[in-house]
Amino acid sequence: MLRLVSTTSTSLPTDPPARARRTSTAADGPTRPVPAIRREDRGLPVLGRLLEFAADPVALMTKQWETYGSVAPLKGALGEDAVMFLGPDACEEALRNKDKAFANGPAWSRIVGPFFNGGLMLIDFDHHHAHRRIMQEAFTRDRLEAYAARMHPAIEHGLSSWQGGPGFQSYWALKQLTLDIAADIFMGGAEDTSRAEMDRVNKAFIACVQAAAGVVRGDVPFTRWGRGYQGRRVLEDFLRQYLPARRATKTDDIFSVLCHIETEDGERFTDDDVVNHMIFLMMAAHDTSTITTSTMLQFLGQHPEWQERCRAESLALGPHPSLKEVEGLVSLELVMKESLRLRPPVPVLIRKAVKDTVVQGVAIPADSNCIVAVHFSHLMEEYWTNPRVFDPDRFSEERREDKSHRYAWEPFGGGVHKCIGLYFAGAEVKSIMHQLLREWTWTVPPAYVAPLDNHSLPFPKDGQPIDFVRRTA
Ligand code: HEM
Repeated sequence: MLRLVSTTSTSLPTDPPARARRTSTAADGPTRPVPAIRREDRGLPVLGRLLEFAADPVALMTKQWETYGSVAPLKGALGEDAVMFLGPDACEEALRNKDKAFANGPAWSRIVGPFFNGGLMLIDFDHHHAHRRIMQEAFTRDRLEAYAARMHPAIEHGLSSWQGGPGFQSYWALKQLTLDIAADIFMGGAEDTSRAEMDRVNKAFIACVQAAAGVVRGDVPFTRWGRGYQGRRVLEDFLRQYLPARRATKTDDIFSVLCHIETEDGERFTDDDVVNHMIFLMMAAHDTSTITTSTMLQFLGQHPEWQERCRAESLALGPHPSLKEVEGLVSLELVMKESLRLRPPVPVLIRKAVKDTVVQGVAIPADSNCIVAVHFSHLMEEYWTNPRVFDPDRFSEERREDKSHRYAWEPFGGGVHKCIGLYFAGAEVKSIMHQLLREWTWTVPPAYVAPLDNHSLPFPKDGQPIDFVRRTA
């Protein structure tokens, strides 16, 4: 399993292998082929190195770097070959995608299935550019302020049912909380919907997310994919039912906003676009924010001095701070950045090469499956001091270790597909933490290492039990 707190796991090399230091590109000299895969790195028949990745992605990335350097061959499931990009230079080249050689759609749709079709992350080039321009309008400063103001009552309502106690299953509680917040901020509360209907929608949404890990990949009843297809139908019907009302009136939930936004040139989303973007946005926002908040909860439980420092800042504000005030919670900001460094919710990004290209002087042929190993950059000793240690101050103005390389810290990706919701995520995660710090106190044993399930986005399989007590004064 991924050992984030322990310093005993495989150490990272301080010097990249000679191969990785070459940086020639197509423009400045000859290229070399992707290194041949060694016999011992072929992994299991059929599964390749899939199980190794699921057990400990960072250990696998480290081995790849030590053996092959910044562009490493990898045997995936069903005997498929892939190329892994390691280190911020290679990640930067792939994500900046100067010659438009890497596409998202053909890569991500193979992983997440057809359940998020039409989502911003799954479309490419001109199509993506046109939709991103419209979507940008949903994430302006004014809009964010409105979402942020709406979040506090939603969070308060969600937290009102928390019982706490020893061994409190914090991850599952947070997952429910972020779903409830999404029902309000994304859907606008779906006013005519009963709790039972909302639960059905939530289940449909979870079925789509979980379908990614399905083995049988078709609309087959009683399989993950079968449930995913069914879930997508439920979500589409639900959203289409509310579309006329959202088109008719302007409110400050994302659903209504997507119905009304337009660019200066008058470009707008069609009904199909709104449905596709809504389903994808909820997916993009949900697990990522849940994982980030639960990681922060774990680290603050293990580092009481940081918990107190963050609490003091939150107590100095009222229960419903403005977006500007939330952004001014400096210690929480440092803790969030450090949590995203140590456990990025999206540890790898994937791409398909749609034409021949070059990364770090290595020729990448068209059709290659590519893996951008973001998490590895976060743990390299070349860029971070004691990278395995929780040390939020590394992001402070005096140290700014994240500035050691433009792509040393990339939990939100980079290039044209960089997360459009990063400020929204900051507001949501910090607003949840703000209320938790004001109302609760908690501890996590210093030796606790989250047993992560890495089959889709990494989450603690044990529900992350923590001792959670309501504050008295
Ligand atoms: C801590 C929370 C979050 C993390 C770590 C995160 C991470 C990421 C990453 C790594 C990507 C790039 C994917 C790629 O390049 O293939 C991405 C894209 C995206 N994210 Fe986030 N995300 C978070 C929260 C959110 C939220 C709250 C929203 C919406 C409200 C959101 C909406 C999106 C969208 C729409 C894209 C696709 C952008 C595009 O392709 O142009 N994300 N996110």
